[in-house]
Amino acid sequence: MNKTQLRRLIRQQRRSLSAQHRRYAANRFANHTSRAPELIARKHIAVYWQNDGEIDPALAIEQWLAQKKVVYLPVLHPFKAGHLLFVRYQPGMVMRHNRYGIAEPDWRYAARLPARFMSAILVPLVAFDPRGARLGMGGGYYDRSLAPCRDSGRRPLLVGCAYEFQKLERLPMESWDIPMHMIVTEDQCYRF
Ligand SMILES: Nc1nc2c(c(=O)[nH]1)N(C=O)[C@@H](CNc1ccc(C(=O)N[C@@H](CCC(=O)O)C(=O)O)cc1)CN2
Ligand SMILES: Nc1ncnc2c1ncn2[C@@H]1O[C@H](COP(=O)(O)OP(=O)(O)OP(=O)(O)O)[C@@H](O)[C@H]1O
Repeated sequence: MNKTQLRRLIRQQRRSLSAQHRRYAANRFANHTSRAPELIARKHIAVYWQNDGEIDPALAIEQWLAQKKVVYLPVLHPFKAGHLLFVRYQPGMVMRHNRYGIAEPDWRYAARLPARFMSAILVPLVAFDPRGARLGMGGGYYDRSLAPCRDSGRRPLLVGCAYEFQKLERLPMESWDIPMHMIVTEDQCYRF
């Protein structure tokens, strides 16, 4: 199966999970992220707004806000095609839908920072493998935006987020893929 076919299959399976399993998984996911020692001292956390059946980090976001962490969401870069900016999220703020229909904060009205200024980035993914390889939606947005973090000394902690069923035996690794430090699912935290 090629990457396109693999994406289609997993995305379809992800959208068809039951509401009950989604709730269960979102709860467990929030427990893992709030307990992971690697995340406790990190203040500036980029995460994502659930889309296309992804594991929902909304509960985790609530917990971080209650702990006075600063939460950011990805926004398609207004000038640099194919790149992301991270914009500060606060509950109740006006959100807009980007060209893929994903809600994002309006970058004109909130603090915005490139990836390297985050202390941790929770990265959505379509599939992962036990080596920490990640397959995304195929736009290359995260690969491009995280590339400057790869060799920098103060790189943010990169945490992939997925349902357990998204773990595959082995994914092809491309030269531009940025390996994750951790992957969190409803079942466990994988560390690489
Ligand atoms: N929740 C969430 N937000 C995110 C991402 C993500 O994976 N999840 N992204 C991670 O990169 C960025 C958006 N990247 C995306 C890349 C492709 C498609 C997509 O649905 N492509 C369609 C066809 C493309 C089109 O309509 O032009 C498809 O594959 O069917 C969606 C988002 C930024 N925000
Ligand atoms: N650092 C980079 N600079 C320029 N192009 C890149 C970079 N990283 C990835 N790309 C391009 O992005 C495209 C998508 O890559 P790939 O199929 O690996 O996506 P993906 O892992 O699903 O991405 P993502 O989740 O980041 O959207 C590829 O065509 C690749 O050439």
